[in-house]
Amino acid sequence: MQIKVPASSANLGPGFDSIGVAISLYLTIDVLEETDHWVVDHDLGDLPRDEKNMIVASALKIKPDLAPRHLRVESDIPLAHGLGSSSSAIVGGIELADKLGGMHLAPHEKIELASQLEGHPDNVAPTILGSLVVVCKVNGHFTAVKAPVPPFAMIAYIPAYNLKTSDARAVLPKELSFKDAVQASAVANTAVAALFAQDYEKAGELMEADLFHERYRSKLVPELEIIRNVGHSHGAVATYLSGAGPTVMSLVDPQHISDFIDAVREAGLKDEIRRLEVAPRGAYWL
Ligand SMILES: Nc1ncnc2c1ncn2[C@@H]1O[C@H](COP(=O)(O)OP(=O)(O)OP(=O)(O)O)[C@@H](O)[C@H]1O
Ligand SMILES: N[C@@H](CCO)C(=O)O
Repeated sequence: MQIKVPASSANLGPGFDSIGVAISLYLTIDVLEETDHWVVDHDLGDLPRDEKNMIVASALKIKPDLAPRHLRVESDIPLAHGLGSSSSAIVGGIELADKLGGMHLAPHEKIELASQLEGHPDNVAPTILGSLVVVCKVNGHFTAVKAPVPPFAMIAYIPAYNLKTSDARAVLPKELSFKDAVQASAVANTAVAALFAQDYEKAGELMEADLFHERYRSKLVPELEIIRNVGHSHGAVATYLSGAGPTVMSLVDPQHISDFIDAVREAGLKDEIRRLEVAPRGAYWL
């Protein structure tokens, strides 16, 4: 048995903590034989290989009596790079608990549990549902709505340095004034309306007009402004900080991908560039 869990890219500009999109990088968990203690084989550096591994720890938080297994984990999601690796690990754990523990969780229950473990729902909701998702918590419950899939390539510029989510959240202000909060939400609301109307010219402009987080984080990720400027003249409809960064994501018209990537290189940016797509399907079993 195998679980495939997509990565995710959160925020899309002004959708801070409330919009995310599943993308075509995967965490793959092979569920092998029952054992007397949890064993996690992987090639992901220092991550734990026992029940402290985030996948297993997440499963045990929601199903403490789950029988131990041997797991083999592979992942092409870079850690601490704003591509939702922790959310994918948590969702993988929830899938384990759900299937092996016979829980029969509905998607909204998985979102609720995963959001509690992750702290915010914008990565876990698309990782569970697939595609582009807008999500919020009201009266203790999460409501998630899937948006149309934008018809663009997702081009990820992945800087070599790590940026922990906790460090990228530490630079955010503790409070926004009422006036600033109203303006920031107005931008976000109109961006969401444009995404649902599939008016990507307006959506792109508004995705680049975030007032919640990017202006505070851009000093941590100087590549954001450089790539955004390149995108304006080389076929990107929008460029934003993916999750907490440092990955910078651009939505690019498929016919302009090579031109866009060449221009990013000409701007002197030498780190990894991945051509990704929206993953239409959330976590699933094979
Ligand atoms: N496959 C995995 N197995 C176990 N733990 C993992 C796995 N993937 C990620 N993690 C844990 O998640 C941590 C990274 O979480 P962090 O929130 O800093 O970054 P991210 O989820 O990659 O980025 P973002 O939330 O900005 O999209 C890793 O240091 C590790 O502890
Ligand atoms: N919305 C979150 C995503 C990272 O987990 C942030 O930007 O901090």
